[in-house]
Amino acid sequence: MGTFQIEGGHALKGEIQPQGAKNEALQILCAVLLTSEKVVINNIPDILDVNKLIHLLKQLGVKVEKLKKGSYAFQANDLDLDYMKGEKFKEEGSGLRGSIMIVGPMLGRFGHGYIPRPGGDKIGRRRLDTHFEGFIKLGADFRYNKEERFYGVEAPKDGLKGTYMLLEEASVTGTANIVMAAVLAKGKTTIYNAACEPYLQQLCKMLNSMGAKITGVGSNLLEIEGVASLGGCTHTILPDMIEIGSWIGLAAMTKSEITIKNVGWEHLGLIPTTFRKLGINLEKRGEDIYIPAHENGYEVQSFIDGSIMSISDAPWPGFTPDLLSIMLVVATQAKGDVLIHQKMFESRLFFVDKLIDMGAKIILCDPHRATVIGHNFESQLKATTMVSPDIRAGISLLIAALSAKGTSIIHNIEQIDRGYENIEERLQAIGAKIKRVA
Ligand SMILES: CC(=O)N[C@H]1[C@@H](OP(=O)(O)OP(=O)(O)OC[C@H]2O[C@@H](n3ccc(=O)[nH]c3=O)[C@H](O)[C@@H]2O)O[C@H](CO)[C@@H](O)[C@@H]1O
Ligand SMILES: C=C(OP(=O)(O)O)C(=O)O
Repeated sequence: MGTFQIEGGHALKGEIQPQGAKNEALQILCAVLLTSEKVVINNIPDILDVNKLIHLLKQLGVKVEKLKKGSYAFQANDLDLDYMKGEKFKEEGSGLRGSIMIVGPMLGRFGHGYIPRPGGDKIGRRRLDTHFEGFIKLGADFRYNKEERFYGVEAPKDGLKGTYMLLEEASVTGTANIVMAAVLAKGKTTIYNAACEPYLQQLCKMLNSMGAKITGVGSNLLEIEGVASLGGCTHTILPDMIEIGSWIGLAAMTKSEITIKNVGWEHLGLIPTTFRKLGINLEKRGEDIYIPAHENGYEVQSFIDGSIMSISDAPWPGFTPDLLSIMLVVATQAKGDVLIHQKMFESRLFFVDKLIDMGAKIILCDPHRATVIGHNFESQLKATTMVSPDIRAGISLLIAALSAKGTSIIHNIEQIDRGYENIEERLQAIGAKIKRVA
């Protein structure tokens, strides 16, 4: 179990470059399985989950060549299809959530695929029904091994057939999986209530550049005209909007002047607006976000009718659930009160007990809702020892520790390493006193 030691209470200053988006990378990497031709991907983040997925692709027989930092060439022209049925795939695949998106392209291209027991954050129930219902609609036969929680899908002899489907949930990985199967199905597939995060827009853009015929990209109604095969392409991953949001929160809470470089404003959706609701001042400077030092703190806005501010998640283009833990920690020092409502996940707010230990005023109303009574910097959080339960709680605790008085310890930082590249060095470069001690 890795550990960070953090000496808090220091303002940071400087520029930070966001890494490539984790959740986009996980989809894009799986899409290389759809063609026997070479695919070049740029801006791949060097993080635990992505490296585990690249390892899985290699085990499957994909040729992987590093071109330079963040750029790789992949070629899936000689795959070991039996690997997917073996023990190793079950074991290694269950180390991350992203491995569940191997099945869609394999089903589309080879007619069968398997899903290991999915990993990723333990943040509540994370059903896969949408994925399977989509595959079944395309004509696949679904098998589930209950003891081993191992799932398999098989296309009929004459291949998958395009159809109309209305998804029960706008599942992010579910939509990606179904799209990757449908691009090689016969005929037209219509997916309504499709997820439409920038991750998916990027996936569809990449697939179209490989020869797929997808329209409706960016909306919740995708139309896919199946093609017989796909070719190679070059794709560049967008900056990670969740990392960008994390750095905005970090800047505000530590009263730091930070510029986040090349953020890709047009893909940030409601993220800047939602931070502004907490009173955080951020400026668009070209493609950068400039956050001035909030010497006088930040004041929560109220709704037009004067009622208490609430921040909740919703499927895109709503506010992403992956930034709610960060909003919550930032709210602990705001002037004013905020209700944080995590609608999607049922176990993502439990980390607030650590913040309460540090002196934050939070009432956990139920597993989905927490009311935060802001300190307005009149009382600093106190350092403590904590364990990171999931990736976004982990980064939130790290932000809390950097703002707190004294030296904090955070254990289980592998959770943070899942999604944040080389975090201690990048934070040290802007003045943070953070050390990896185990
Ligand atoms: C690897 C990856 O890309 N992971 C992301 C992906 O996970 P993932 O694709 O696993 O998440 P899903 O979109 O399937 O669903 C997330 C949760 O939200 C619920 N749900 C989903 C859609 C909906 O319309 N209503 C609803 O309540 C689901 O029941 C589930 O509990 O999307 C999540 C939701 O943005 C993010 O937190 C994860 O970071
Ligand atoms: C929940 C997340 O990741 P994963 O789906 O990989 O567990 C996240 O990135 O916030």
